[in-house]
Amino acid sequence: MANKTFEELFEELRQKAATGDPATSRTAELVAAGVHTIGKKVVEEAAEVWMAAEHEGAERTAEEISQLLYHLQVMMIARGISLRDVYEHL
Ligand SMILES: N=c1c2ncn([C@@H]3O[C@H](COP(=O)(O)OP(=O)(O)OP(=O)(O)O)[C@@H](O)[C@H]3O)c2ncn1[C@@H]1O[C@H](COP(=O)(O)O)[C@@H](O)[C@H]1O
Repeated sequence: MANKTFEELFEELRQKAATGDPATSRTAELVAAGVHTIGKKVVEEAAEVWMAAEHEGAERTAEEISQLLYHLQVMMIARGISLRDVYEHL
């Protein structure tokens, strides 16, 4: 799996959402499906983070966290929310 920062992933996903093909890009597919579909994935991945943290090792938990962060970024893009919009609340 490629190593990238949170910011680099967001920029990649923003471009995928704008120009990607839903047939080959998961991001373009999710954004086309909409907030309801993305929201269900966010909840599913959050639950998987919880279960991994309680019952599995740190590596599995980190993997689930990466998937949750990915889906949160997809939700941000689908709603037109920037990284700065979120950082303002940190
Ligand atoms: N980081 C991710 C990433 N993390 C998670 N996922 C998606 O989330 C899924 C993991 O969730 P699940 O385990 O629930 O998988 P699933 O059961 O197949 O999901 P469903 O289709 O059933 O909803 C993976 O199969 C991927 O589809 C990701 N998809 C893409 N990326 C990165 O996003 C970038 C753009 O990807 P594309 O838009 O696909 O080109 C690339 O750098 C990718 O590495």
